[in-house]
Amino acid sequence: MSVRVAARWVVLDIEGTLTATSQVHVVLYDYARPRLGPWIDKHLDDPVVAEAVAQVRAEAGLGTQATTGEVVAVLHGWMDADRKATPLKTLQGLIWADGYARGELTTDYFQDVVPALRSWRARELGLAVFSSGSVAGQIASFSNTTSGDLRGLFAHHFDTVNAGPKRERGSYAAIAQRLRADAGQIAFFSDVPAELDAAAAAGWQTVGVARGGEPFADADFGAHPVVSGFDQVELGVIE
Ligand SMILES: CSCCC(=O)C(=O)COP(=O)(O)O
Ligand SMILES: [Mg+2]
Repeated sequence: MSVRVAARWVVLDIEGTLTATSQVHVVLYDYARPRLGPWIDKHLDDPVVAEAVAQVRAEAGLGTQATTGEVVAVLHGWMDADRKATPLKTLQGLIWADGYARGELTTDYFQDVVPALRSWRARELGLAVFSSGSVAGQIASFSNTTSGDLRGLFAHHFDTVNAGPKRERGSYAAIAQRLRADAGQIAFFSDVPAELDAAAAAGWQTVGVARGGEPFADADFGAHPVVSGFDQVELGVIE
């Protein structure tokens, strides 16, 4: 069964919606894990890294003099618990951007994703991403994919820094403002019902993505229309 949506903007979650959760939790997390400590030690004079480390120390209740080893132990614990804390996402994003630039990382999408994104874009729909992954990490992840460099498909990238937490209504209101769009002209696709609830509370259209084998495949999506792939979406364009 297909779901019909008419929109000007399509905003997309990444993990569980565009890529398998394992692409993030296994491929990307495993890449970041052993590199966090060396990256922090090498880039402590980078204000972005220094600020992220300070945030980890503060959020974890470590003293201001906590060692890199203590900071990394917290970061590993957050990854194991899949806690999408902003300083973790900042540091991961820098490491992943380096990995993609070196050609050591390649993103693989669900098979229905790239054809749908290309056809929506060809019909002048605006595409944007809203992910817990940092903007730097997002852009890098689209640069080297099994379908080539897809960065040109997306007009905007949003994360927990420039928009806010994904389960809060205000983040979606902020994104709508940045897109200069009426809330009702934006369609959000995500595998996480709580994210869809927040988007709907901001007046957005929502589509749940329940893909077989993914963590939220059997979740209760309430009143949100649900698809198991983008080939079930009939997207009309609001001029
Ligand atoms: C290269 S972006 C990695 C995505 C990521 O780190 C993540 O936590 C995904 O979260 P999402 O909000 O897209 O489900
Ligand atoms: Mg997701």
